[in-house]
Amino acid sequence: MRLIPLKTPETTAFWTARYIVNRIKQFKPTEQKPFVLGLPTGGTPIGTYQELIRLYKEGEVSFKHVVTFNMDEYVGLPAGHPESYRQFMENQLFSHIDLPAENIHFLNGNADNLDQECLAYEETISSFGGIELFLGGVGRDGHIAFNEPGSSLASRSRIKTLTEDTRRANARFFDGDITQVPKLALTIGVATLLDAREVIILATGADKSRAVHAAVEGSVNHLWTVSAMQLHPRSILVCDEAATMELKVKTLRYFEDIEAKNIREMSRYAV
Ligand SMILES: O=P(O)(O)OC[C@H]1O[C@](O)(CO)[C@@H](O)[C@@H]1O
Repeated sequence: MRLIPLKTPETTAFWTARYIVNRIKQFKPTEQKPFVLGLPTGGTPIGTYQELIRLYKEGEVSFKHVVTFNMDEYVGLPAGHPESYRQFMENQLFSHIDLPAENIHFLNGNADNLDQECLAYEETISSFGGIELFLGGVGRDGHIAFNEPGSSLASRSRIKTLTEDTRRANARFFDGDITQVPKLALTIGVATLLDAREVIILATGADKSRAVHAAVEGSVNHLWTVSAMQLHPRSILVCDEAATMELKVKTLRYFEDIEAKNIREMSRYAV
């Protein structure tokens, strides 16, 4: 696993957006061979999405031949609800770039048969030859997508009950009212994420520091599903300074040393 320890949330966004754009450009996607990108919601990736929009507007990248799969979706929020993840993506990214509507994929939290919906999602991912790059965030309890503590590391897309902690954290998007936060969600599984050819997880802020410690210094275990990154041959954890607070000095120094070039380049953009 690579750990990119940067200074601020802004520099993590800057680095990650450029990394994604470079990957898309190197891939040279076409209609027949699109670049398949997995995407998260939450507060953390918003800065990255703003940078991607900026790079698109500057003509650096096109999303015409990109296909997206989002990680998760609440169960039961009406279509178009401002806090549905689909609407979130529309507002934060999709409506600002040239990604064709038919290339966007979501788990439908209002499907009649939710189990069938999850099976079909996995099949659709496979039909595109799998995901090239999956971007994710991490919950403060270490969940990736909605794979809450105790989720099987072999899990696939399915319905999950959200923990009280996650619902409390997400209440900030629902006028601070936890009773409005759905109790269930559809999510890709840990194994779905590990199947991607590359995984990038973003962690910013001190309340993610225990999750970062579990991911980097902990053992692989189902209580901190982010630790499954250790099983992936190409995974990158991008952190700001606050998120690395629980790491040992020795661990942090090691990654600062091997990522010195990236850190130096990004320090120009630190605010
Ligand atoms: O970026 P945030 O808002 O802290 O959310 C972190 C994580 O929580 C989720 O939104 C689900 O609670 C994940 O999809 C996300 O990665």
